[in-house]
Amino acid sequence: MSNGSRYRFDDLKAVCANDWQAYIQHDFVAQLGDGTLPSDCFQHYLKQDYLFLIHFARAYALAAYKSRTLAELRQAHEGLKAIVDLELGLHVDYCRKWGISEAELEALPEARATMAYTRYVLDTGHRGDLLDLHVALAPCVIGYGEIANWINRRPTTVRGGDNPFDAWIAMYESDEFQAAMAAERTWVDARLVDVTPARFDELVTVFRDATRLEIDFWQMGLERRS
Ligand SMILES: Cc1ncc(C[n+]2csc(CCO)c2C)c(N)n1
Repeated sequence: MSNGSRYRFDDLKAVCANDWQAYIQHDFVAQLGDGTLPSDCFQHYLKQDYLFLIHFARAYALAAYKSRTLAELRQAHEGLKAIVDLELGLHVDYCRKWGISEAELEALPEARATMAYTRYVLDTGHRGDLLDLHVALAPCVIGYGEIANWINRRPTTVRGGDNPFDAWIAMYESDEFQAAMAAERTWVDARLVDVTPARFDELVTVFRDATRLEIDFWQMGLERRS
């Protein structure tokens, strides 16, 4: 793209199209949609996702620290509140339904893929600005909404009581979640409008790295890797 171009979130996806597709259409996701994912793979994923969410909450706290305006501070605060007051509680309840107690969650050893991804996001936020941090978070926030929509478009997907993972899909297809995804996309779109090509290239690196780390997170679940 030439100088003076107005970049958008979709340009990040387009430049990283292969990695993005490998993330959204990962075997873990396909098997989850088909209801054929081995339950121990899903349980391993759920446990590591608890640790992921805790670090993700810290990333919103870092976004608060990196804020320059009241609007940015409020946005970070809302994200932190959503995870700490709502999503982590739901996650603990959901884990219990899968036979994973809160005590087990609290004592979990962290898998390397969890460490790599979460610390990458935090480091990117520390050394960069709020846009770097949001681009590092975008595969998570925007990707999971796309994943739910991709699952719903597949002919082999099973919904309802015959799919043990139906509640997981329902969470990410929900209007509330899709609205959060759209809001994040709008925020990133607005910030990308006036970045230079050199800055865009830096952000592409962050987006690609984070997308690859999401792929590794799925693979960790599939291989039950520690
Ligand atoms: C590895 C991994 N990546 C993304 C998500 C999805 N997710 C986690 S927090 C959040 C933002 C909403 O507050 C979203 C979409 C996940 N659960 N685990």
